Amino acid sequence: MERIEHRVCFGGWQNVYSHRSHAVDGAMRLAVYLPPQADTQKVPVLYWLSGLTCTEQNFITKAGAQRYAAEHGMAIVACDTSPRGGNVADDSTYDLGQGAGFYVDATVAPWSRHYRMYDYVAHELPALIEKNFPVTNRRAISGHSMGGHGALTIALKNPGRYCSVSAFAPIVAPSRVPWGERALSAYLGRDRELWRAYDATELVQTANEKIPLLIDQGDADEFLQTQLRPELLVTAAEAVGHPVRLRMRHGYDHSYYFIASFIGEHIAYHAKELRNAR
Ligand SMILES: N[C@@H](CCC(=O)N[C@@H](CSC=O)C(=O)NCC(=O)O)C(=O)O
Repeated sequence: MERIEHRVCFGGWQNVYSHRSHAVDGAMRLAVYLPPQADTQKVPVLYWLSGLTCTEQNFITKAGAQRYAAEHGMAIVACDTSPRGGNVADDSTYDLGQGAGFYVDATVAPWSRHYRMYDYVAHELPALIEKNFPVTNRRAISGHSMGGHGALTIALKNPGRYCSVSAFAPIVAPSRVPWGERALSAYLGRDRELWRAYDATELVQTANEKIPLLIDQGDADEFLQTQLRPELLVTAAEAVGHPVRLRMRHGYDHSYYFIASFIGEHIAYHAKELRNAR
């Protein structure tokens, strides 16, 4: 891993690395915040997944999460949203290709060559982080929009791997909204049966671990009715007795101003769950 940024932040370190990923078969950038407590002990980790158009920079420069991570003694890992580079397939629109990996393992060419963000986040990243940093194997996962979809699906697909999961304005039913339909048909093909493996509203119906789902959603979010539709997940979860908490936040839109307003509450939630995990 090559360190390309190194800054003191709330008594800890905000670092950015470039590393070669086996999963995506190319270079990836990765932001790692280490709180001051990591100087003397191992700390748990929150994995953050960003949304469409983001890099590893959006969350670390806009959310203000480091202050709370330092308070609670938690590392935060924020990765990029897709493989990148001149040899990596792309599309001219913002919701497909580079910056829009959707946290799936693509099976259809040309995407299948590098777009393996599910494998990267669920497997490669925790192994890499736990080998190279002073962290425990207690993990939490969260994300925004496309990244909220990633956090929910990766937690639901990997029982026991995460102590807690939360999401800001997540895409909860990608099989039923335009952003998701476009990405899943490109990356996985037109057989909708195959999409179920990456759809939180489908996965929750058969999840054998009832990990509680915490969701914050702004009611002035411009994508609420068309792309996000959190009520679909709430209905599906309640039907099978899966714990879900949807908090509607009056007046908030889809931006990082919304995330910055509530990230402290999410980090406190994860810190408590990580502490209580056996
Ligand atoms: N219309 C925008 C769409 C991009 C956008 O809003 N991206 C969001 C995530 S949306 C779902 O995944 C985001 O986080 N943007 C980065 C930021 O710093 O705000 C466009 O055309 O770009």
